[in-house]
Amino acid sequence: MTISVPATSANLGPGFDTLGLAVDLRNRVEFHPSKFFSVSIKGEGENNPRLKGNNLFISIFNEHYSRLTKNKQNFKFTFYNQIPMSRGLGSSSAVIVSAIASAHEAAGIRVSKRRILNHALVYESHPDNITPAVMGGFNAATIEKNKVFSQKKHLPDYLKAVVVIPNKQMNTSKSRTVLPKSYSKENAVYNLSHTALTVAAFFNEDWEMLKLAAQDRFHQKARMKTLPELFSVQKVAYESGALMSTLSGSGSTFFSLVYDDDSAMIANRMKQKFPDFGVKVLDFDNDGLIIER
Ligand SMILES: Nc1ncnc2c1ncn2[C@@H]1O[C@H](COP(=O)(O)OP(=O)(O)OP(=O)(O)O)[C@@H](O)[C@H]1O
Ligand SMILES: N[C@@H](CCO)C(=O)O
Repeated sequence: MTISVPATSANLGPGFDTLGLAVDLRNRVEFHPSKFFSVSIKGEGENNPRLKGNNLFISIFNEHYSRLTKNKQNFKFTFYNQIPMSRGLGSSSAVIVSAIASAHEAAGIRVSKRRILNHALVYESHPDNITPAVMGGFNAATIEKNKVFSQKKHLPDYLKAVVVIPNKQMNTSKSRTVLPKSYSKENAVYNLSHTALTVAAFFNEDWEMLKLAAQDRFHQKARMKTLPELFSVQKVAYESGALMSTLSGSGSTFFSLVYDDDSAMIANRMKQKFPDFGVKVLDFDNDGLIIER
């Protein structure tokens, strides 16, 4: 069995803990029952000995597998990881979603994507990464009574993501500690109105509106100050024609949405200006979680 889940870019400027979209960079896991437990990792994390044992995937998988089957069974897992860890591209969401989906598949139980999403909320309390990880596309999401309610918009092929990935990791829980404890009414209204406009622009495909709409007063500045080159990344992105350019999740990656025709030029400019950072041009992903039986 093979399960794969895409990387995600959350917040998208003002939509803190609310908006996110999926990009075509996937973590894939293959597994089958085995006499002995084993983990093999290829790609991101392959040199990290901590991931060879009871990592986040394994603990969530075991929790769900034993809840569903009441059995103890060893599995051989092979992970093919493309999503860099703690860089704001939803690596934890991908792991959480794939572990829950894998446990259900291993137990022979078919569940809806919505059910998997609601289980994922137990491990990540904000829905902005887990929703596009499961559903694909652009999503606005909220939580009511421990359930995720969301709306999805397919993203067209003529748009691409240019992601600039610094070497520096930014752990999400640590990165949340630098945020203000409260916001003024003025700033709350600012983010509310800009989030509403961002959502409307995505659904109406008014891409030229995004630069204005995707401005934020809640989290980006405080986080970007911990890696000030990110201010220059955003400036170069906009000077080069990006339609929107925002801190991806809690950072450190910077996400730009661009027209396909501009993507190579913008990526090359980023590579020239920021030679120490990784730069990728990615398609958007409209599939989310994929289960291959
Ligand atoms: N491939 C993986 N295998 C096992 N655990 C992983 C893997 N990828 C990420 N994790 C776990 O998720 C943690 C990273 O989560 P964190 O929320 O800090 O980053 P992120 O999800 O990449 O960023 P963001 O939520 O801002 O998009 C890692 O420390 C590790 O515990
Ligand atoms: N909304 C989350 C995304 C990162 O997981 C945050 O900004 O902390």
